[in-house]
Formats: sequence, structure tokens, C-alpha cells
Amino acid sequence: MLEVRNVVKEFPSGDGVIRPVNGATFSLPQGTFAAILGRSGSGKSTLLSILGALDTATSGDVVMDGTNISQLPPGRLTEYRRRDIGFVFQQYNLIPNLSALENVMLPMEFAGVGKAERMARAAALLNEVELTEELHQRPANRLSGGQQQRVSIARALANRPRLVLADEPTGNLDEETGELIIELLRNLAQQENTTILVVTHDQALAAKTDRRLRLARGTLTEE
Ligand SMILES: Nc1ncnc2c1ncn2[C@@H]1O[C@H](COP(=O)(O)OP(=O)(O)OP(=O)(O)O)[C@@H](O)[C@H]1O
Repeated sequence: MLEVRNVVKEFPSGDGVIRPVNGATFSLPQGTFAAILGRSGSGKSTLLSILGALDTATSGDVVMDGTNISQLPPGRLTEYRRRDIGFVFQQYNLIPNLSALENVMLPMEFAGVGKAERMARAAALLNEVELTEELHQRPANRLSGGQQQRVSIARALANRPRLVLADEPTGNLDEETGELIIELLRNLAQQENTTILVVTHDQALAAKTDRRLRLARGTLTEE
């Protein structure tokens, strides 16, 4: 269960501050597939960074399965990010000179998983995202945008994270490919019992999630 309690994030701005997140409170039971909606500049990426421990909240608490992330020392925070969070980005962020298989194996190497297990898990995940034929292709020259995003989803799931954060994962894809990616995320949330939180502008895609949270003027409302 992910619990977000009264999270506030301020940035200095001129003489004062801006507060793109101003008292966000919600909770997501494990395995939920949820969307965050909101206009450009409404603070969606800021909130995602806080949940993924890439940034810290000004105040408030993020609690994952009873552990208050907001109070972890820096070393434990890195461990939390590495072990419990998977990230999916609009730009895929794959390593161009590594094969699809090697890209998915990499986070497991950082987590200290042995080579045979890394290979087996990476191949199984790439099979789940229907890239069995592309294991040894390199993203840069041989994979389409949709295929690269599927590799990045497999990579995000590599260490069996409790939470996957996806920032506009379909932003660079055509409508049909975008729908396939969302479908895939939904199925994986169920199969792997991972909570998935997707930031999207796309209402049609958001409609496929279990929960929709709208961020406006710093606060979240359930749609
Ligand atoms: N590091 C920072 N320093 C100062 N201001 C910031 C910082 N990061 C974000 N902001 C400001 O916080 C507000 C929210 O930005 P954020 O990127 O979270 O919005 P968003 O909803 O993700 O937007 P988009 O949909 O365009 O990606 C914006 O006004 C932005 O300029």
C-alpha cells in the first residue's frame, strides 16, 4: 500500500515560493493501476519525483508498506529507489549500445542479482512484453519507439518493484501503439502485483486505469 499524506513541495520563485504540490493526500492499494492527470505545469512530474525518491517533499509523508520514505537517511533512500521503484520515461532512456536483454539485466546487476538469474528474468520479461525475437537488438538502430518503450517497461519491472512510475509513457507514440503500451502496463500491474502510477494527458488512456487522480492548484481530487 502506498500512502501519501499531506505532501507539499515548494520551489523558490522570485521573492516568494511556488507550491505545485500543496497538500496531496491519497493511497493506492498494492497492484492498483492509476493515472495522474493535470494541465501542463500542474506539478505532476514534481509529485512523481517525490514518490520515486528522486526529490524530497518540503513537508508531508510518503509511506510505502508502513515505511515512511520521507524519513529515510540518504543511503536507505537510494536502496528504496533501486529496489522498490521502477521508472518509465517518455524518452525511454535505454542505453543505446546495450541489447534489449542487457538493458533489462542492468538494474538487476546493480541490485546484486547473479548473472544466470538476471538473464533468465530479463528474457522472461521481454517475452511478457512480446519482444522474444528482439532480445539481442540494440535500441538505437533496430527497435521502433513502441518496442523501445516495451524494453523500458521490462527494465522497470526487473527488480520486482512495488511501484512503477511512468511519466507520459505514450507521449512519443502513435495512438494505437500507446493503447498497446497501456494495455501492457495494466496486465503487468495485475500479474506482478505492482502498483503502477501513470502521468498522462490522454483521457482515453486514463480511462483504462482503475483510478484517476487530478492534480490542480496543488491538490488532488479523485475523478
Ligand atoms: N526544480 C525546480 N525549481 C523550480 N521550479 C520548479 C522545479 N521543478 C518544477 N518547477 C515548477 O513547478 C511547477 C510544476 O512543474 P511540473 O514539471 O511538476 O509540472 P507537470 O504537471 O509535470 O507539467 P508538464 O505536464 O508540462 O510536464 C512548474 O511551475 C515548474 O516550473
